[in-house]
Amino acid sequence: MYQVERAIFDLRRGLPVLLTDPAGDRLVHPVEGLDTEDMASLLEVCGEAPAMVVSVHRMAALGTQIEGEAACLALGSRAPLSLRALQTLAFGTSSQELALFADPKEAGTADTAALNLMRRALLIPAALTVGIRAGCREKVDDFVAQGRLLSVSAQAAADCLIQADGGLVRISEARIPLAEAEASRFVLFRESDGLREHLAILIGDRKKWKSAVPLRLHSACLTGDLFASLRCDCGEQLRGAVADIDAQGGGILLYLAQEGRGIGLANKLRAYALQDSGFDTLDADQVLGFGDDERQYRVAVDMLRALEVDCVQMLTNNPLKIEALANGGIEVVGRQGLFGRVTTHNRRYLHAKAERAGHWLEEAFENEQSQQSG
Ligand SMILES: Nc1nc2c(ncn2[C@@H]2O[C@H](COP(=O)(O)OP(=O)(O)OP(=O)(O)O)[C@@H](O)[C@H]2O)c(=O)[nH]1
Ligand SMILES: [Zn+2]
Repeated sequence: MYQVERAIFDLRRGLPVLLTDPAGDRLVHPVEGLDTEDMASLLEVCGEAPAMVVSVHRMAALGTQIEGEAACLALGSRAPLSLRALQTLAFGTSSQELALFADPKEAGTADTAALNLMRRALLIPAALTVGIRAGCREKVDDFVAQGRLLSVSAQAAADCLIQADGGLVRISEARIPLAEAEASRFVLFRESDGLREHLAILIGDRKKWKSAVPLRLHSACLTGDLFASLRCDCGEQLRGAVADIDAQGGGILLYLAQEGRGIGLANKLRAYALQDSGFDTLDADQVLGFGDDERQYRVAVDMLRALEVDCVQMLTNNPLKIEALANGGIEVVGRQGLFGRVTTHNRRYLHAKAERAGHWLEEAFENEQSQQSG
């Protein structure tokens, strides 16, 4: 996986990567950060029609349902390409470009690889990809030999999401007294590829924990957790969970590096901007090419195993979290809801979670009504 990790860094820096594949090597560049110069150099080596890889979610936002995870769009067959057209196709809110510029075809291994690399790199999941013209092969190989271009096996890159959260390493720990739970200990875990770190906050005296350990899985939300953003309920849930766990005699809060339901902070801010123009929280993510919820909870299961916990009582309103732990072999014996305040800024977000993602939030809205009438 070493080359894959390096590829992720190159892509995040706005550099292209060569994906090697028996079906034909492809040069790949994220659409995010692409400029006219990058585009011209890629098209110069291009042997056949260039293509763009987008996700099934982006295709749905463009009004086309497809099977599988990725779609390969053959570009430029009907009209000349422009950077603006590529960007509109990748993350714009008008779907006209699809009809103008692109013919969808089935995605191959290199296409899936390109898409998975973008997602793991927390970039918008859309990439410009080109096959290499015979006359340019030598130049591309020279670039690889000189270390100016990174070459990665498409198969290894395609697998980067599956392997991403295996092999957690317990790195360091310390006692951190918290305002809501003085006897707290932070344990930091790092994913084996070094890209993400997650925290387990152990609250209270472990010897006194109930046999079904009170557990909160909390996905990072910088805006809510740290700055008390009113757009969501995360900050209040976080502090409320620490206090609740402490009041129940102790337990665990796993603070997971899954900002923005797994799409990353940069994309969450983009999604917020889209919400301000009328999209709800799920549709905004779809415009950017993401699914309703991109989080994977294997990392949480691995942390619980490392902490020797296999039976829990969860603090959550999210049915997916319970399902994911149960599928990972953790016994979930009960659930307790956890609510922040409903505000004018977060009401629409909470409604979308309840109505479209099946979160149990009735009590939050009951509290809102009683506060209003009281
Ligand atoms: N993409 C996106 N992410 C958001 C938005 N608002 C909040 N988030 C993220 O959603 C996640 C919320 O995580 P959690 O607090 O674990 O909440 P949850 O999935 O609602 O589940 P419970 O709180 O356990 O009921 C965090 O990663 C936030 O950064 C939004 O509008 N768009
Ligand atoms: Zn939040």
